[in-house]
Amino acid sequence: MRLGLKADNLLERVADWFNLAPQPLAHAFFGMMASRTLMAGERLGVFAALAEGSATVEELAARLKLSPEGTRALLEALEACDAVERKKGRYRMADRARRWLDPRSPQYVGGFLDFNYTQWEWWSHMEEAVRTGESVDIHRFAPDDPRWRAYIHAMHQMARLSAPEVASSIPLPRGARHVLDLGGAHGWFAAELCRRNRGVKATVLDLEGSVRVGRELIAQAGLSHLVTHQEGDILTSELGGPYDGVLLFQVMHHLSPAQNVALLRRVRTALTHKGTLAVLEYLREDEEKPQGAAPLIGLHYFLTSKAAAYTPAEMEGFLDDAGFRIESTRPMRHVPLQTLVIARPE
Ligand SMILES: C[S@@+](CC[C@H](N)C(=O)[O-])C[C@H]1O[C@@H](n2cnc3c(N)ncnc32)[C@H](O)[C@@H]1O
Repeated sequence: MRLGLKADNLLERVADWFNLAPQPLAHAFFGMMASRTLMAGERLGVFAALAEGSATVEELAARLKLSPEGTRALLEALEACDAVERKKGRYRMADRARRWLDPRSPQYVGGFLDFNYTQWEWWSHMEEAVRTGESVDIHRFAPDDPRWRAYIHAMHQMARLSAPEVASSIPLPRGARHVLDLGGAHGWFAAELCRRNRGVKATVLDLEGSVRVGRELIAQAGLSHLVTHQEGDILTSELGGPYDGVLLFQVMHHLSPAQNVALLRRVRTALTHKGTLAVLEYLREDEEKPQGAAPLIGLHYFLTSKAAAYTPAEMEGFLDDAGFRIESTRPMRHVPLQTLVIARPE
């Protein structure tokens, strides 16, 4: 997937062709404005209000206790971002945006937009991180830091989108009973796997700040009989076992290559000999030919964990060093750039 400006007409296409428009400025300026406009739409309650019905600028401003001038400017900007539409002076949520921005939708991702305020602050440390090589280290926050809640709710909303596709692509061995979800946070993937495989229960092992929120989400969904949360550092805690399956979803990009191999070796000894290891990761393209937006995600991982988005070859190397054989590698449709790797002990 690529970032960029979309030309509206022939003149703009020609300008783009001949490199007449300053693309770096467009990325920096419009990228920032689109991001913050959508965040404001979420945080100020515009999406939640419009999900219930259309409104004029004045009605919406009065309802949300906002200034009419600011509300008008924000709504026009949200229209430019394809989030809202205007008809005869009334604003409504755009049809295509409704499934993502209506809080009642099962695909609602407004929590992720809100989490962007936290990520915005992290990104303000980018230059310092690149200069010093030190990351923000988001997993070292105290367990009661409110950023954990924003983070894990956002991950949960993303997981809801892809969990059915991911869980249906994981082949557990016959008679499987117990799965370990390392860094499983909200436990949503593990819960979906248990729901699809009768008799299977899961343990999520994660840091305390994450577990506090994850345990709450699983209890609210009435799934505590399937998924149990346990506090611990996956790099140092006893993993227990033997397990029929281990999930390692969006965790390897927070770890260095050496940490990944060491963890995978311990996972191998915690799995039964026919056990399934499932890894879900943003895998970037070959390092020599970086394409699309994946390197931006790599930079995000460097900023937040001093780690990286790994290539398929690097992933294969980690698994091979730890004694795993890759059985399948499959891109997931519901979240761009995510790949599910299924591996078994050699
Ligand atoms: C990006 S989230 C992924 C959550 C979930 N697996 C998913 O795919 O939606 C990374 C998770 O790994 C956890 N994590 C990172 N480092 C960890 C460590 N050393 N020990 C335990 N959990 C860790 C974080 O707390 C967080 O819950």
